[in-house]
Parts: sequence; C-alpha cells; structure tokens
Amino acid sequence: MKAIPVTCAIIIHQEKVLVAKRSKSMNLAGYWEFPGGKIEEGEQPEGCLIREIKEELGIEIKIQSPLTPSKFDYSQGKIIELIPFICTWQSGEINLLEHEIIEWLEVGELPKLKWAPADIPIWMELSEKWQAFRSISSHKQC
Ligand SMILES: Nc1nc2c([nH]c(=O)n2[C@@H]2O[C@H](COP(=O)(O)OP(=O)(O)OP(=O)(O)O)[C@@H](O)[C@H]2O)c(=O)[nH]1
Repeated sequence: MKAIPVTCAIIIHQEKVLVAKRSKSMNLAGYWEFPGGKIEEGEQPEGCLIREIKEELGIEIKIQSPLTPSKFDYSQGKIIELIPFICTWQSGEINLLEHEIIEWLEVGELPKLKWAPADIPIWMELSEKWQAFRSISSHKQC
C-alpha cells in the first residue's frame, strides 16, 4: 500500500515548540500534531509545508532542517508518511484557521499530550536532539 506523504512543521521560537490540537471538523479530532498537510501533485515537501502553514496559521516560516520521516498505518489502507522539518517563524501573526488551539511548550512537556500516533517518533527524536535546536534563532520579534 502506498503511503500518503504529509509534511509537518516543528516551529521553534524562544526555546519553545508550537503544537496544535486538531479541531472537530478534522479527522483525528482532539489529537495533537505538528501543523502541516498533504503534499499535492508536483509539489516539493518544503514548498508544501510553507503553503500549509500559511493556510493553517497565517504565518511565514523558514525551513531549517529535516528530521526523520515517520510512517504509521492508520488501518483501512491509510498509511501516512509524516515528513518533519524544524522551522522558524519568519513573519506574520498567528491566526487559527483550522486548529482548535495551539500551545507553545517546553520540549519536556511534549509527552503529556494525546498525540496523533504518527507524530510520536517525531517528538521523541526532537527531544533527543533538543540541544542542537533549542536556541535556533528566529527573525520574528515578540
Ligand atoms: N498535518 C498533519 N497531519 C497529520 C499529522 N499526524 C498525522 O497523523 N496526520 C495525518 O495526516 C493526514 C493529512 O493531514 P491534513 O492536515 O492534510 O488532513 P486533512 O484533514 O486534509 O485530511 P483528510 O483529507 O484525510 O481529512 C491526516 O489524516 C492527519 O490525521 C501531523 O502531525 N500533521
């Protein structure tokens, strides 16, 4: 079965990570994820992610570096390949256009969330590599 490629953004700002709760209108409602979405035909993962974050949060991001993709079989033939990128917030103000809420969390707080299953290996890798990414600088002023 072919996996559906989905990109997601780990946005780091002031040593915190942006996490988003899927709203009632979305599948996996109530689960937490890194925002992003499905790659469209002819799109590169990075271009997809920049588009999705503008559509979902209304901000511009800069892609900094990839993490390891995570595959999860949600059953009934739906396999997601989640392709993560560490990102910084470049400009714009956050506007929740699809998600119920967002939070900025310390990396140590990530295990407390009810995560979409495909995201679990991703936040675990982020936690392991946190020292390399925590101080990543952003152009966005607070
Ligand atoms: N954006 C995003 N999607 C994720 C994550 N983890 C995860 O399993 N997914 C799944 O990846 C799929 C694609 O995400 P999407 O944001 O485009 O979802 P969608 O509502 O358009 O999907 P749908 O068309 O299946 O309803 C969804 O089935 C979603 O549940 C994640 O961290 N970010």
